[in-house]
Parts: sequence; C-alpha cells; structure tokens
Amino acid sequence: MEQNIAVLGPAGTFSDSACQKYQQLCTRPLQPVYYPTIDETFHAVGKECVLGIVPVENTLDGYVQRSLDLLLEMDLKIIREISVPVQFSLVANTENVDEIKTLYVQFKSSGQCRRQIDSLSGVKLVITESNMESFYLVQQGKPGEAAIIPQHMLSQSNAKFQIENVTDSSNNVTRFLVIQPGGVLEQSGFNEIKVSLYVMPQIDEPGVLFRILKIFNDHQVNLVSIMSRPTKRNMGTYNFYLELNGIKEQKADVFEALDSLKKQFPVKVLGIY
Ligand SMILES: O=C(O)C(=O)C[C@]1(C(=O)O)C=C[C@@H](O)C=C1
Repeated sequence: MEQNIAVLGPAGTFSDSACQKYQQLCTRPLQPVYYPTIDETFHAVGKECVLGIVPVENTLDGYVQRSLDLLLEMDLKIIREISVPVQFSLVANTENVDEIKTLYVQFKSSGQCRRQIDSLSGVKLVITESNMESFYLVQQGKPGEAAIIPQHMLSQSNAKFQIENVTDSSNNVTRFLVIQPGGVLEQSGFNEIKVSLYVMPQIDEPGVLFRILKIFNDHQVNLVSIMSRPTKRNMGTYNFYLELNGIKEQKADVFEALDSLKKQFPVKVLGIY
C-alpha cells in the first residue's frame, strides 16, 4: 500500500531529492504529494499525508526559521533526518549576464548564492517559495528573466544563457526532517540518537540559559545547536530550540538530562531519532 508523503514542490525540488533518498532508506512505498509552500507541506501532515519531509538547516544559510516555528506550533514528531548536497545554477532568457533584468530565487537559496547575486547590478530580485517555482517561471521564456535553479535541473532548462555552479560553497548541504502526526515519542533504534526540543522558560532573569546548559553539562550530553526563537507574544521574550546527540550507550544520560530539564522548565520534545 502506498502512503502519501507531503513534499515542497513541484517535483524536482531539493525536498523531492530528500524524499527519494528517504524512500530508499526506509524501503517503504511512499507516494509524494507536492505542495507549493513549506506551510502547506506541514499542514498536509496528518490530513492528506501520513508523513512530511521539510527542510530545517542549510550549511550556508543556517536554520529554516519557518520550519522551526511550525514544529513548535503544530503537534508533529520528527522520526528521521536526511541530508542532501545542494548546488545551484543560474539560467536566463538573455544572451549574456548583463541583459538580466529580473532574477527569481527561492527565499532560502538566495543566502546560498550570495556572491553571484551580489555581482548582478540593477537586477530586480523576485523571491519564490521553491526552486522549482523559480525554474518554471523562467521556462515561460520572458526575455530578460533569470532564475537560480537546482543544478540537477540544468539539463532540462530551455533558457538560452546558463552559468553552472553559482553556489557559494561546493560543500553545501541541506538537512531535512521527516515528520508525522504527534503521539508517543518512540526511542530511536539507531546507533546514534538525536533529540530536537524546545525549552520555553516563562521567566526572564539572570542565569536561565546557564541553568539549561548546566543540565546537559552535568549529564555529559552533547548539545549540537541552540537557537532563540521569539515567543511572538512580547518583544524580547524567547523560546530555545535545541538539538542534542549521543551514541546508543549514552541514551540513559540523554533521558536523565531531559527529565531534569522538564522538572525546571516547560519542554516540548519534538523527536528522538
Ligand atoms: O526549493 C527547494 O528546492 C526546496 O526543497 C527548499 C529548500 C529550503 O527551503 O531550504 C531546500 C534546500 C535548499 O536549501 C533550498 C531550498
């Protein structure tokens, strides 16, 4: 039986590549269903789709803030992470680079092709929701229009002018999360475990962050990253998004640290994967 997985589309996005990679790893028959925005992809999970795959972090441009916010707002759990290499090219309906008037670029991709974008002078940037949206806009063939597109789509572009490899680093990767409707958190069966969680301190006083970090230090648990996200209630108030990791043998320490944390602060564990 095929199961629907929500993916940012149209087909050909990096999210789609991540979905194909996940499908190979989990050997589960999945049917991708494409959505035009990250918000719609999230909201399809638990409705038309049993799973979703969403971008969370990029080497060059950091976290996808919208994904972090939706993970807090919605009742979902993370079951796996998938990383895919990300490289871009530029295509244009022009004879040369100087004739480009408009450049379509996805909101997260612009921070990964900074050098190329900054070198274009007098060009109007139009921000899109997905790299394949950018691709199809230029496929319409309007003169003077250009797009940053996934490198793997270059051979399928009919644009006259192309610049291959416009990414700021050859070592660029995006990490995606596989999500499903919330419920009891399962413990990962992998050799390494990762935990994503939100800590939502309701107080603003000296030492709050120190108390959070001390718990991980006391239990010798490795903190991979920490991000402040605004509570969106009052100016200057924050929740913290954290990622921890450890090897199988450290599972007990990780769970003890989470228990200590929960005794002191409101915590939402997003996944143990
Ligand atoms: O537009 C795409 O191709 C996507 O899959 C989205 C997305 C993202 O939003 O992070 C994924 C990978 C790249 O970092 C750029 C864009």
